[in-house]
Amino acid sequence: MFYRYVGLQGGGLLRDKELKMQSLFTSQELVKLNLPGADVRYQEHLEFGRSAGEIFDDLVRQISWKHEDITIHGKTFKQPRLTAWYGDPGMSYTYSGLSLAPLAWPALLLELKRKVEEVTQQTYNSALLNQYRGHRDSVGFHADDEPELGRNPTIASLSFGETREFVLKPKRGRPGQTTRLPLASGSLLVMAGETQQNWLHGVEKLNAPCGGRVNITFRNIVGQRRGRFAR
Ligand SMILES: O=C(O)CCC(=O)C(=O)O
Ligand SMILES: [Fe+2]
Repeated sequence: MFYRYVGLQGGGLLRDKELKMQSLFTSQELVKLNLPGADVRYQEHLEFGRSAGEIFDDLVRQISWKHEDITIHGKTFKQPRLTAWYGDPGMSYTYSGLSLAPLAWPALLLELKRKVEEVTQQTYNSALLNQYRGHRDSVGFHADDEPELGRNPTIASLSFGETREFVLKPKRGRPGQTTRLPLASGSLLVMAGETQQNWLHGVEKLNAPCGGRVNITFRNIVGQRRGRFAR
């Protein structure tokens, strides 16, 4: 697989509002972002043989969406989004006091998984799906560093529907390094290497109304958990 490394002049890659000015991401191949201590790659368009809008509609209709409670520091909340967990048998996943047994893969997810496996040259045994119903839905800053993912996991993320900004923030470092990457409908983002050790990511609430978005993160469960993690 061929990867192109992109570094922008001035050392400022996709920092905050600058991002919208960049027209870097018209790419049909994975492009590596210039983030220290991270391996994050982005491809704006994957060819699925049908439109991303059609796939979005199918995902909203066909996935068994749940509005789960999570418990953080002893308090219980509804998650600000809908979720679903799919995977090979036995691939349970636990975070924020929520333990998820996987649903069996439907044809739609197998089709998307095959495509992502082809592009990233890796296989995945599970997927977490998030549906952001509108501008008030979000995911707080977190790292996907649950022990069942193992050290330095590769996580492949597909987005459909409304473009929302994926915000990357260094765990240690200056706020000026915060990077905003709008994830287009039909795009692929891959986080690998030490990304989860050194960076947090999230999708923030917005002030202005927007359409719905579905995100699918394909993952590999490799071990058993030993602790409790909040998100
Ligand atoms: O919606 C996204 O792009 C990110 C979702 C995410 O970070 C997660 O599910 O762990
Ligand atoms: Fe995540």
